[in-house]
Parts: sequence; C-alpha cells; structure tokens
Amino acid sequence: TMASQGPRAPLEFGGPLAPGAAALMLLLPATMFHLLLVARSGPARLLGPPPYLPGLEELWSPRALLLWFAWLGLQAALYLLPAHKVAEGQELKDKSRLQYPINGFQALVLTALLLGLGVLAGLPLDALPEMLLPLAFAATLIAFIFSLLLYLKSQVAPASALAPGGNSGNPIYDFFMGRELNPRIHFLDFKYFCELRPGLIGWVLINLALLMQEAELRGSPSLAMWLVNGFQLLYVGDALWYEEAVLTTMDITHDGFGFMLVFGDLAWVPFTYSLQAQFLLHHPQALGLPMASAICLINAVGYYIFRGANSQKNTFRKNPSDPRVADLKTISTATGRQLLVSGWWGMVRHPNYLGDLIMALAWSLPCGASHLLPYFYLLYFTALLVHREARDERQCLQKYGLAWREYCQCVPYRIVPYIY
Ligand SMILES: NC(=O)C1=CN([C@@H]2O[C@H](COP(=O)(O)OP(=O)(O)OC[C@H]3O[C@@H](n4cnc5c(N)ncnc54)[C@H](OP(=O)(O)O)[C@@H]3O)[C@@H](O)[C@H]2O)C=CC1
Ligand SMILES: CC(C)CCC[C@@H](C)[C@H]1CC=C2C3=C(CC[C@@]21C)[C@@]1(C)CC[C@H](O)C(C)(C)[C@@H]1CC3
Repeated sequence: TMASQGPRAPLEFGGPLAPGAAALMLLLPATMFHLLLVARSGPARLLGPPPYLPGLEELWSPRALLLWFAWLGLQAALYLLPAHKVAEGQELKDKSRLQYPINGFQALVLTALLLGLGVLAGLPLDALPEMLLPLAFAATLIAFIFSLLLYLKSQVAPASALAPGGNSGNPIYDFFMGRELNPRIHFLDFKYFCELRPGLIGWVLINLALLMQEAELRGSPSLAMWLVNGFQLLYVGDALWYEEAVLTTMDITHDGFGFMLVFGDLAWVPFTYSLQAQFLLHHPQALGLPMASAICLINAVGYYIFRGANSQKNTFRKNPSDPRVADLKTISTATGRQLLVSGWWGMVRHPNYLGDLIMALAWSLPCGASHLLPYFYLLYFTALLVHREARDERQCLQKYGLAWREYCQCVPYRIVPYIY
C-alpha cells in the first residue's frame, strides 16, 4: 500500500522547477565539470566559458566506473568492520534510536595503510589526476542511479520513516530532497556512510594524488600544495575523529537522503573540494615562509573556533552537567532542552560556521590572488552556510519559540560578530 504522506515542510530551493530542484540537478553537475575543466586550463577563468566541451569519449570510462565501485566496496567493508564504539542516533518519531558504528578514523588510517602498500607495489596513484573527469562522470552517474533506487525504496517505507522535507508529493522535488530520513540495509546506513566515508576520504586521496603528480612534474611538491593538503587532511581527520558529532547535524536528524546529498557526498565533495589542489598542480604558486606562516595561523584560528564551538555544543547536548560546560549561562526552553547563551554560542548563533569559513579562506590563500577560481569553495560555502543557517533558524524557532527569540535578543549576530 502506498505510505500516507508524512508531515510537510516548506519547499526549499524554490520548489520542484526552475530555479528549483530540477534546475539544480542539471546545474550542480554542470558546475562541477566546469570547475574541473577550468582548473586545468591556463587562464583558469572561473567566470569565463570552459576551455572546451569534453566529448562522451573523454567522460565515459568503464575503468573509472570500476574504480568507483571498488572504492565504494572498500569503504563499505571498512565501515562494516567491528567498531570500537557503536553510538545511538537521536530519538526518531517512533521513539526508537538507530545504531551507528564509530570507526571512521580507523577507516581513514586503514585506507592510508592499504594505499601506501599499493603505491609500494606499484599502484599508479599519481595517474589519478588525469582521470578526474571520467571519475567525476562515474560519480555523477552513480549518484543519479543510487538516488533513483533510494526514491523507489522510499515508496514502500512507512510514513514514520519519511523526512519532513522530502515528501511534497512532487516526484522531482522529492527525488532531489530525498523522501526517506534514514535509508539503510541492516547496519549500513546509506546517509551516514556516504556523508563521511567515500567522498570525504576520496577528497584527501585526490589531494594526495595531485601532490604526488606535482612532485613528479616539478621535482617536489610546492609549499602551497603541502599547506592545502595538510589543512584539508586536518579537516577530514577531524570529521572522522569526531564522527559521532555528525549524528546531531541536520543532515542526519532532519534531511531526507536524496540526489542533493547523494551527489553532494559522492561527487561535489571529492571533486570540487579538491579544487585548490587541482589549481596548484596546473598553476604553481611561489609562497614565502612569512606568508605561509600567516596562512597557517589563519587556519589554526579557524580550526580553534570550529572545533571549540562544535565540541562545546555537542558536550552540552550530551551532558549539560559536564564540568567543561556546566558553568555556561543557558536559556531554558519548553522542550526541556536548554540553549547555551555564553561561551562560543554567546558570541554568535553559529560560531562553528565562522570557524569553518575562516578555514575555507586559509585553504584558498595559498593559491595566491591572481585567480578567483581557488576562492570558489569560499564563495559556495558562504552561500551554503547562509542558507543552512536560515534553515536552522526556522527549525529552532519552531522548536523553541519564545526561548529562541530571547536567545536571538541576547545573541543578535548569526555568523560574524557585528557584521552578520
Ligand atoms: N564543509 C562543509 O561542506 C560543511 C560543513 N558544515 C559544518 O558542519 C558543522 C555542523 O553544522 P550544522 O550541521 O549546520 O549544525 P550545527 O552544528 O550548527 O547545529 C545546529 C543545531 O545546534 C543546536 N543549537 C543551536 N544553537 C544552540 C545553542 N545556543 N545551544 C545549544 N544548542 C544549540 C540546535 O539543535 P538542537 O537544539 O536540536 O540540538 C541547532 O539546530 C558546522 O561546523 C558546519 O560548519 C556544515 C555543512 C557543510
Ligand atoms: C550544493 C551542494 C551540492 C549541496 C550538498 C551539500 C553537502 C556537500 C554538504 C551538506 C552537509 C555536509 C557536511 C559535511 C560535508 C559536506 C556536506 C555533505 C561535513 C561531513 C564536513 C566535515 C565536517 O566536520 C562535518 C561537521 C562532519 C560536516 C557535516 C555536514
């Protein structure tokens, strides 16, 4: 029987048609391919036309598809290995809690070991950069097919399994946003797995391959390439070290798993988040030690704010009496949960976004100021977080009502103190 529609939320991204979900399903892959093509071109003009339009013979590669399936299989196997900890997710509508393995950092380390052994045995990792286009094409194909399978699976899911935002009744919109909240087969939770494993680890693998190819090309990797690789490996390592924290993010607790997140996880993250390293391979930048030191300081400040704010909130949510957060000022809410109104969360309402954006700036600066392309991530990410912050504000106002308004009066700025 058809599952009755679950609760309905306001339509995001302008709804199902242009400039909504349907447009984004074409625009996002097109933007990704544009970035991949421009990064390797001499002029590297972000706002100009791509240097050429690749033919299907350049995009389609059975070898790339096979590589993707092998990569997904490896990461799924590492995900299903015994975990040192199994965490419970947030309470669901039916009062149950799902279980999630906490073994992401272990998967990163094992992947590094396996790849290290592979390179010693002759695995041509430095050949990966030449395959970025067919690999991105394969990832996009997999994203569409996987999203279709998820959409079909959601048709037989009970209403309690549906996400608030992904069942408008419009197939295009629901395919894009995702109908089911936590699609899984036994212990393999597809949303949790895709968000933290193949794309995120694939991102730093692509970065490493680009660094290795620069060493082949120029004798040794540039300081700028080292910085970008180091900063982004820190970011991915941190995400996997604090993997359990993702269980309280809105993607896991609120959003359906549809094309937007499937494509975002499997294609957008590995192929557009590695843009700075791609740019540096084709556009070497001389970076002096004083500038490099200043950029390292900027990344350190961003990481300090990002980690400090995320850990403070997650610690507080886990145990408000924890000595590390017990003395912070709070606002009580009708739900029984409290809102932090001092510490990081008394500075602005999303201090973690501020730290993340500062790091995004530090990732771009090693690429110099001659091109806009390396700053694409900063521009995209600012738009993503501003949109995300607005979504979260709506959800928090709905959750907490007057208490949230009181919080907004105490903490008037959203992301940047005294600015926004
Ligand atoms: N690199 C990338 O592409 C992306 C990175 N990120 C990063 O992911 C991290 C998580 O971000 P995101 O998932 O958006 O959500 P957040 O971690 O910002 O969590 C938002 C939730 O935190 C709780 N909260 C908000 N204010 C307070 C307060 N004052 N006291 C206590 N709890 C509060 C509310 O949930 P409740 O009260 O229900 O607990 C709210 O819904 C961020 O650091 C962000 O930068 C996010 C998206 C993309
Ligand atoms: C326009 C895009 C295609 C829309 C897709 C957005 C996604 C790429 C992001 C949505 C939320 C994300 C998070 C992270 C990566 C990007 C996506 C999937 C995250 C895993 C990065 C590392 C962080 O430490 C985190 C807090 C774990 C992030 C969680 C949200």
